[in-house]
Amino acid sequence: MISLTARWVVVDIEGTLTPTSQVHVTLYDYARPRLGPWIDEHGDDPVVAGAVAQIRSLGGLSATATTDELVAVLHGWMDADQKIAPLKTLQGLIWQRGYAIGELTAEFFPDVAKRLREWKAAGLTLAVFSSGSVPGQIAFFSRTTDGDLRELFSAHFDTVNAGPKKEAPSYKAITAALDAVPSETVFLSDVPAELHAAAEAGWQTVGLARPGEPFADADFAPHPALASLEDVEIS
Ligand SMILES: CSCCC(=O)C(=O)COP(=O)(O)O
Ligand SMILES: [Mg+2]
Repeated sequence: MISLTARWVVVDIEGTLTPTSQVHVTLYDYARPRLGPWIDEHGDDPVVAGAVAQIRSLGGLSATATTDELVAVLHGWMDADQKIAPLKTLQGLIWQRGYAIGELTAEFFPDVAKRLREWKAAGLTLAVFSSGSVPGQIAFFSRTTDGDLRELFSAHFDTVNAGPKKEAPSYKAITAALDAVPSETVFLSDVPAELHAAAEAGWQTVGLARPGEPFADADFAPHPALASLEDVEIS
């Protein structure tokens, strides 16, 4: 058990709130066959057109690259779990639709919804910082096995509006956006390198070393590491 004093709580999603399999199996498998059709059907959407331009550039493709070639690059990034912005943008749009039409429902670790509700009720300001795109995050919290959790969060951050999760300036950007005090802000994540970056920005940090998750046996030092949000008291 750890007891902290803070006013702002920023949470990671994968491995912290939800099992990694929820993202890497459920959500990635949902997105995989829909990427090509989405690019073909929404090519006029400026967000999709921008993502396609970025995929061409980052994937070393020509301006005449086919949808199949674009999809092959996207699948390669997913197979390597490379959380690259245009991939996360397209995934987010596909997931947004999946939650809206009831084909997807987010599932959390059993301790999560109760703890987040308690922190919100205690007057803490909650925000999310995840590699998942902001629209994807909001859709994710809209339809969960614990109900619609969107009202819990005052702000959402991703690698586009904040920056890379393993770099301190991203946490400084979030501090500014929240009008927060670094020493009164806590970041909870399952990835030690993300906690190092948050600490470098002056934040308090808590590692989630959940049994069976990829980083369960990682070296979290100097950050405290716990197996459940039940073990984290914030007032
Ligand atoms: C609908 S949110 C999906 C989360 C996601 O796509 C992702 O990559 C999660 O990464 P995180 O930074 O939360 O570990
Ligand atoms: Mg994570």
